[in-house]
Amino acid sequence: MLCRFVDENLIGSPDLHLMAPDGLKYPQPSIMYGRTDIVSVTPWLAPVVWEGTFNPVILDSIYQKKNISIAATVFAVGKYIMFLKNFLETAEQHFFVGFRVNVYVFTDRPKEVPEVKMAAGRELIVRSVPSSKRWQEISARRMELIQTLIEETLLNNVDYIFCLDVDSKFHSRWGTESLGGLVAVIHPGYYQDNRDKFPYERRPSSRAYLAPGEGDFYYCGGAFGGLLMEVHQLAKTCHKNFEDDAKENIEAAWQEESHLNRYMWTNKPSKVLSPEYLWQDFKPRNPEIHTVRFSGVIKNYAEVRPH
Ligand SMILES: CC(=O)N[C@H]1[C@@H](OP(=O)(O)OP(=O)(O)OC[C@H]2O[C@@H](n3ccc(=O)[nH]c3=O)[C@H](O)[C@@H]2O)O[C@H](CO)[C@H](O)[C@@H]1O
Ligand SMILES: [Mn+2]
Repeated sequence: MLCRFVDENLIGSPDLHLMAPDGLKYPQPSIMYGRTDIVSVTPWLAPVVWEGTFNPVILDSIYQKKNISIAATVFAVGKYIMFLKNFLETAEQHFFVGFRVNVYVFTDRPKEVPEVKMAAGRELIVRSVPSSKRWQEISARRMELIQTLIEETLLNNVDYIFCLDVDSKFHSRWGTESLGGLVAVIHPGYYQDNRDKFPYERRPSSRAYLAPGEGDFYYCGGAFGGLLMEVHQLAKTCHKNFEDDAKENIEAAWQEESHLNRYMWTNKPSKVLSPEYLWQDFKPRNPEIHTVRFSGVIKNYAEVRPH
């Protein structure tokens, strides 16, 4: 048995030493043939995950052996509670099925959290947060709450975390192929555009500032994740920069999404998820999108956001 020679610490570490079980059979991989309509690696050699670039059977068997556990955070403040049922029900069908998952719901309406039947090893945890008058504030406060959740609750309990928008639902698999150190999702609205069209924060006085000629991709604020300590670093930095900006009366163009994009410019994601991982229901599906895994539902902003 080869495994006798592998250090236990190596196997125990979620992102190191990918060990497949004996006897697994699957189609032969190729470095010659594959998808040619998309790019599946960044210039710093991080994979870009698209349908057809990975084998879920291999990946699941590797991570099953490691017995990983995953936390997901979702905020449902004010009327956004209406999106929660659909989000949770579809997560049960598609999000890390067969793995240990804890979903943390942050809401000001804990009594309205729907009853959703969760599979064994999966749990729903509700956290109360105050309501807010400005939607910008709700969206921006997420980084702070994620930071504290990691520090106070998740440390030593969880391997990976994903932070997701609630006004969305799963349509097909989102699983172990998405795991990595720091994981960013390409925003569906800008991936065909020149970087000068990206809605980065353009005022040098903001800590989210990106200059012309800077920025790799436009990543979305509605989904990101990775290893616990990587996401902690991200959340802590974005929260601090947001607060320091606020003291100087500046709010970045797209709040924490702008700070996240600034962070990812310096701290390159080790895995990038294609727009399959956050599409938008109002957008017709482009030909390179073979499967929509998670997408934002159509909503009437005037109806759901506080004014
Ligand atoms: C696809 C994507 O990346 N969307 C981003 C985008 O548009 P969105 O238009 O998708 O933002 P949004 O209205 O969904 O707000 C972001 C999230 O904040 C929470 N929320 C918001 C308002 C509210 O009253 N109650 C509540 O709970 C909820 O979890 C929601 O999903 O711009 C926002 C601006 O900051 C965030 O960066 C979003 O992540
Ligand atoms: Mn959203």
